Amino acid sequence: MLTEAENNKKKVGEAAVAYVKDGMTVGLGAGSTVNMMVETLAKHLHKENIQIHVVPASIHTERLAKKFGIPLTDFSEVEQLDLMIDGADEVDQQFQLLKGGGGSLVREKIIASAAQELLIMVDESKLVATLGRFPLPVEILPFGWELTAKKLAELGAKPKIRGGEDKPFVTDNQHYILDCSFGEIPNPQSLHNQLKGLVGVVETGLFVDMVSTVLISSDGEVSTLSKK
Ligand SMILES: O=C[C@H](O)[C@H](O)[C@H](O)COP(=O)(O)O
Repeated sequence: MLTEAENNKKKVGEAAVAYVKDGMTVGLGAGSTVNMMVETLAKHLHKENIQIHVVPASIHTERLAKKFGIPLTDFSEVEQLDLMIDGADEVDQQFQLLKGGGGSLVREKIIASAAQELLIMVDESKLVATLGRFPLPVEILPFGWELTAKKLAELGAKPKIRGGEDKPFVTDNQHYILDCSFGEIPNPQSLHNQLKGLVGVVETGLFVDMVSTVLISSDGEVSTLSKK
């Protein structure tokens, strides 16, 4: 028996796989919504007799795709993707995203930047007027992380090392993540630019002007918001 949250993830995943067509190269993000969607995608491919190739954004997503027999590819073979399907931690009214709660923001952003369309799956609770309720994940180099955290604090954040100082969480890229509460982020592009200007910052979880379509689940029903 699925919980309400799981059912919402299942339904939005079912809606997302309908965007996958024969011959596509598809990026798959990371996180619990994507995890649930991978099996649905495998069933969709089988049922519709569709052949695709997938670029996964995390080692975990890669393992899941392999488990369900979904063919993989990478940037040694493709330059452009038709579609990227991913989750998000927050979506604002301008379709700007805050991502990285699952720790895969760098690879997700690389894949999304190579995709013609980024399709985001969320439940209603992730829609916000302004980004920033969820602490912003910032991927950083482990070397000198304490100094990078101080620089982020000088920019107004309250940075916390993910996993704790004794055993920091390590990303698939062998980096650390600072979860940074900035309060409201009215101008995501400007904050992103400031953070990227700091030595030691690899990437931020702000995905600005990348999304065209957001699928939103609520009470098991899915609605679609598309950017004009
Ligand atoms: O790094 C992880 C990703 O950005 C996820 O897409 C995001 O955290 C949403 O994850 P979930 O589907 O588990 O809420």
